[in-house]
Amino acid sequence: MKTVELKSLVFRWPGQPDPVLSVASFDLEAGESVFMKGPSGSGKTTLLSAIAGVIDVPQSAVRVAGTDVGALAGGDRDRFRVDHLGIVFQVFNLLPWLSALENTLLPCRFSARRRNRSGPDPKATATRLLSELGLEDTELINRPASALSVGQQQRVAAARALIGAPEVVLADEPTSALDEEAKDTFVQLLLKECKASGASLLFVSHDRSLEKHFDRSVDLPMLNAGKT
Ligand SMILES: Nc1ncnc2c1ncn2[C@@H]1O[C@H](COP(=O)(O)OP(=O)(O)OP(=O)(O)O)[C@@H](O)[C@H]1O
Repeated sequence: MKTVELKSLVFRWPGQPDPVLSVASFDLEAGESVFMKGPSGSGKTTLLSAIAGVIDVPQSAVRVAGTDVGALAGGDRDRFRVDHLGIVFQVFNLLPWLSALENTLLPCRFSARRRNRSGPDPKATATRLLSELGLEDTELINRPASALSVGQQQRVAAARALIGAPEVVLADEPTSALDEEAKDTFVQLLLKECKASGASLLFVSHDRSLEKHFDRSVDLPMLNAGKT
């Protein structure tokens, strides 16, 4: 089953002469993990934003979990995003005054679907996810996010993306603040959790050493040129 389907997706930022995205066709299967690469400025973050419905895309160009993202109105798009997508972006967007545990539970607060898919006790699920990502200390997970290291915040952002089994997880340079060993562990945990829940993972990174962990890799400039 396809979780993401892109067809004739052309996107141009206002004021730019050329489209940054020109993708004839690209799909993600349920449970598949894809490493996306390309030089700085090639449009990787823009592509994730298109899939997440953060930017306006034409109708019929982007389908996620069977829904035409470009056909959704603003508010519906926000609801759709929290129901079906887990997002770990460069800026983690944790709420600094909430604890690591409360931040992880945010999707369950905003989405009944995510709450229902978090098991009988979402708090226990959040605690398990944090623990599997290496944050098992009770004091630490009850601390405000602002009092965590950047690497710890990255792991909270991953737990928040995974809770409630969204169909698609989008990750944009999520390992940039981690050392070599922590990077590999983080990626393997993210992959394991996505496989366990059947989520597709689209992972953007400049770090080619991580590529080997993924089912497939895609070079965005090649995809834009119609060469994959
Ligand atoms: N909000 C915006 N308004 C106008 N242009 C933008 C905007 N965001 C990105 N761009 C432009 O779109 C192009 C692609 O940017 P994008 O951030 O998607 O690239 P990237 O491949 O993710 O880069 P990096 O690897 O440096 O994060 C760049 O030329 C950038 O300047």
